Amino acid sequence: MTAELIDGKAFAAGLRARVAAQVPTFQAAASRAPGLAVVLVGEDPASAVYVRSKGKQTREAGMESFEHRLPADTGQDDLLALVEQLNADPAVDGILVQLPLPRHIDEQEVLLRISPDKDVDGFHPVNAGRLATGMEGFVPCTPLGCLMLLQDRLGDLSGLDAVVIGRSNIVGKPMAALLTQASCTVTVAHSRTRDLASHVARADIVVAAVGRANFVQGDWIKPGATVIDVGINRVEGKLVGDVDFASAMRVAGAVTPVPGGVGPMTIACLLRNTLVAAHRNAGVPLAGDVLAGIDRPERT
Ligand SMILES: Nc1nc2c(c(=O)[nH]1)N[C@@H](CN(C=O)c1ccc(C(=O)N[C@@H](CCC(=O)O)C(=O)O)cc1)CN2
Ligand SMILES: [Mg+2]
Repeated sequence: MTAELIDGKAFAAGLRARVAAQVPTFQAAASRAPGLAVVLVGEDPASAVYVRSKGKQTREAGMESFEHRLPADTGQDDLLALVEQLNADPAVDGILVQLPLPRHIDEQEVLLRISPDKDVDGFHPVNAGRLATGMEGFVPCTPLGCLMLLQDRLGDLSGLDAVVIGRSNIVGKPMAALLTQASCTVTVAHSRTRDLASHVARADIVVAAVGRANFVQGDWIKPGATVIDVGINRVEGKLVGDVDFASAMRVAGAVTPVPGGVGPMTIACLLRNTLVAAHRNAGVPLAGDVLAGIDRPERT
């Protein structure tokens, strides 16, 4: 058996096109374009690439991109002052501080300072709480992208067994919340989980977000399962995921490749969240299917 490849790159391109198609309607109603501010502190090469892509894709969608590149030795107070300035700027609908931040910066204090209504990354505890309680908010981009790929492939997820491997605030925890709201039976596994293979073996959906190259083995996977690989690991100059791709492809029903799977969905969902933020901040109702009910999940 050979699994299907889930083409996240193509899905992300389609989502970006749907977002871009809504921008002129917003612009006509609000007399301005949606605006996204991205803040990069320091020179981490991977972060610089992601921030460049965010700016480019924001502009290609017809939105305004405000890019702030600060030196690596920027002080906590200067960064907080910039966040406050962006919170107050009516042209800015979404604010994103690229992670990781340099070690001398208190990341939590910075994320707490972003207005929850402009928090298009969905990292503010207010948005985490909104997601956990089924209230309208912002959902972190990577798990949101994973959910979209899963719903596109499987349709209704209700009743399916899902295992999320990893419990980070950015991926694992929000992913588990989204799958719970989609009525999956969710197991959150992590570094202390005993007999991980037995949990994976029961799962119809496997989301791997552990940050360990080629960690999840094909012979753990239930035949036909859908495998979402969030990992981006550099091994000998090559990008590999958290799933051992070759062995997973022999057992699973579908697998996201690395690169070209989940990664491109992150920025596409960021543009989607920015469009949603713009409509909410300007009080303009959003038509069309970009919302897809994800920010207003059913409470059961
Ligand atoms: N403030 C944030 N910081 C970080 C986030 C985030 O969502 N918000 N996520 C990651 C980095 N990231 C976006 O910021 C990101 C990661 C990967 C990709 C992507 O398209 N990956 C490609 C491969 C790219 C490559 O060659 O390196 C793929 O998987 O196909 C986009 C965005 C951490 N920080
Ligand atoms: Mg972990």
